[in-house]
Amino acid sequence: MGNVGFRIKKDFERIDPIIVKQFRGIATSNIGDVMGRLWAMDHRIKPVNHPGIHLVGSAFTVRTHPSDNLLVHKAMDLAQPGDVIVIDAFGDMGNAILGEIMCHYAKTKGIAGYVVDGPVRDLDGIAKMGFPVFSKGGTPRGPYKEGPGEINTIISCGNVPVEPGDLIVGDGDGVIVVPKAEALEILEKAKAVERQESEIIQSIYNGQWDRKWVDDVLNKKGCEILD
Ligand SMILES: O=C([O-])CC(=O)C(=O)O
Ligand SMILES: [Mg+2]
Repeated sequence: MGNVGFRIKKDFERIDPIIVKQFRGIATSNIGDVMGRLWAMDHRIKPVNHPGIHLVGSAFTVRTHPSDNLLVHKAMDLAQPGDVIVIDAFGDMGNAILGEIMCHYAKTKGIAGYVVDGPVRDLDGIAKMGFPVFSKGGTPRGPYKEGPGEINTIISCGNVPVEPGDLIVGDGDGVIVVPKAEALEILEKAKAVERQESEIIQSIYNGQWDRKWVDDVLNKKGCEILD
């Protein structure tokens, strides 16, 4: 891998699909909370189609020149079913990095979805597809197809580092990255948070939610409470 800035690594190690599958349905907020609240992408990267969409898969990374998608077209041919194509376009909003044709092709290949640090286009067409696309927004201005770029090197997407094979989870809140070496540990912790949160919600409706901790913190911090 000598040609820094214009190079392709075809494959990488993926997380066990049994672990990946178990992240489906777990809220990104709960996953983020068990990782120090530090692994969520920039809030502007949001689902462009429908807010109920849930994206889970292994990161297939692309770094591209902000106005170009040659390497994204190559990524679609190399990615495996279940991969999420995660694209570092430097957050630049000048040119769309992909559009509906690329979504139809990715869908037929079993690719799980796209995450783009930049804009996409053909939003109306993509909205009808039910194929998960997360981006910073849309523009009709199209991409060039010249390069340069890199496939499957470490990238930054929405201010978070992403390595090929890291776990990507996306929902209405945005996108979270789970480092692949810690995926099983994070899964167990996030499941525990899901259980705790549903217990809290149940206790609210039972009238039994213990609110004592609020006053405990206020007292500890020295807050003055006036009548
Ligand atoms: O021109 C492109 O490469 C992107 C695009 O609009 C599409 O995929 O429909
Ligand atoms: Mg198009």
